[in-house]
Amino acid sequence: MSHPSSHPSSQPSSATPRPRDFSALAAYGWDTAWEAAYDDACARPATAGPDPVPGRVVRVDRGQCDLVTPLGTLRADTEFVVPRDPLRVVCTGDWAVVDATGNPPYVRALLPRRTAFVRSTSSKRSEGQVLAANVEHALIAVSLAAEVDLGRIERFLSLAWSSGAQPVLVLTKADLVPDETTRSHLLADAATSAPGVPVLAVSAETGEGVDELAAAVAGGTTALLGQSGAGKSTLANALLGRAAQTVRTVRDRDHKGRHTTTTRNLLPLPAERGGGVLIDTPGLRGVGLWDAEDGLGHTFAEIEELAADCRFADCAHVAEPGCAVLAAVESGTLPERRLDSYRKLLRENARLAARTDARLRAEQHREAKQRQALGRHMMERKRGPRRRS
Ligand SMILES: Nc1nc2c(ncn2[C@@H]2O[C@H](COP(=O)(O)OP(=O)(O)OP(=O)(O)O)[C@@H](O)[C@H]2O)c(=O)[nH]1
Ligand SMILES: [Zn+2]
Repeated sequence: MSHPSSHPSSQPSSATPRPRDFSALAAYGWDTAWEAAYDDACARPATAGPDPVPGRVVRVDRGQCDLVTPLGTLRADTEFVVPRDPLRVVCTGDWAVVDATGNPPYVRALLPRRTAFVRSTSSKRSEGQVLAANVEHALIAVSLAAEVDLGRIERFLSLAWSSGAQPVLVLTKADLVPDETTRSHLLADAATSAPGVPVLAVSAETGEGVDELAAAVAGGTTALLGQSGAGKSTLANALLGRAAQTVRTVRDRDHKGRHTTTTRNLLPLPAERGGGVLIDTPGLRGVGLWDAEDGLGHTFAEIEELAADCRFADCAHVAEPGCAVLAAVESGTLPERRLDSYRKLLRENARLAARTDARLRAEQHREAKQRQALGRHMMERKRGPRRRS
């Protein structure tokens, strides 16, 4: 009676500890801080259990996700961690504690996020949807093939800043602007609209600027943002050094490249260029309106700085006396376009917030009416039906 494997109680989980080797995760952004967070999570009673492994989410499906783990890629159930709060739903880029012994394996807990791209209908008061987590660099691709829309750049920048990631502005298809003077003007305009942001001109066609871009995003996790046709897939290929994202050019009416997205949304970058991870999810690509209010302060850093010198603390920089912002426009140090764009994005955000508020008020009103109706009903039951007279 000494066959150990035939008796469950003779096989405590601690007798077969999994060798602790997480080196396979280094290419996916694992570091000592994640390791500490992982150990913390494993020690918590709510998430404690036998044989956990850390993993990074490379793709999500309904109720399931694919993770890279020291044991290879696993498909795991996410039901266990799916809470009511949509902001806590598992998303690409998340680090997780995985129970690999389960059949199927399942995600036991998510490690606290460092950054998150959240799509919300408005401010934090309403529900949002997380599109990507733990992104260090937000690569904003803007095509030089068309007229550069600085307002759009500022919008993308605000979204990027509000996620907590550092934006990197990439002017793509630089080969289409061979004229040096034109190009340096475009670069200067973009730089004026992007304080605190590296601005690079890149051509995937000639390879110009690709090494600089690789250096700018090395080591961290990078997400790709930008309009359709901006050259994101092509940039991804250039960074990956292989055709991981298949770009197919098809003839269609507007001659736009059509992409077929690979199943994995999170890919390690070549180690010889400094490594890093690339996140390219369809949801992030087609950014709509998000709550970018937190990001506006960064995007228009020089305006917020000037505003500190306005006479009135609540100065709207419209016609107030002693307005430092208007004075800067007057003297030519602040382009008027910047102030207009700032106002426009502020208004847009305020409208979104108001719409959310209206919806919340309507919900509260409905709930109050339901409570009233219930109260009346209970009262009538106590008193008996009201007599008609
Ligand atoms: N001349 C030139 N063309 C480029 C360059 N990079 C991309 N293109 C072309 O631009 C078109 C769009 O590129 P994509 O990489 O598919 O753009 P995308 O941003 O991924 O587009 P979506 O998948 O729709 O979001 C394709 O026809 C590319 O061949 C470049 O550096 N130079
Ligand atoms: Zn002012």
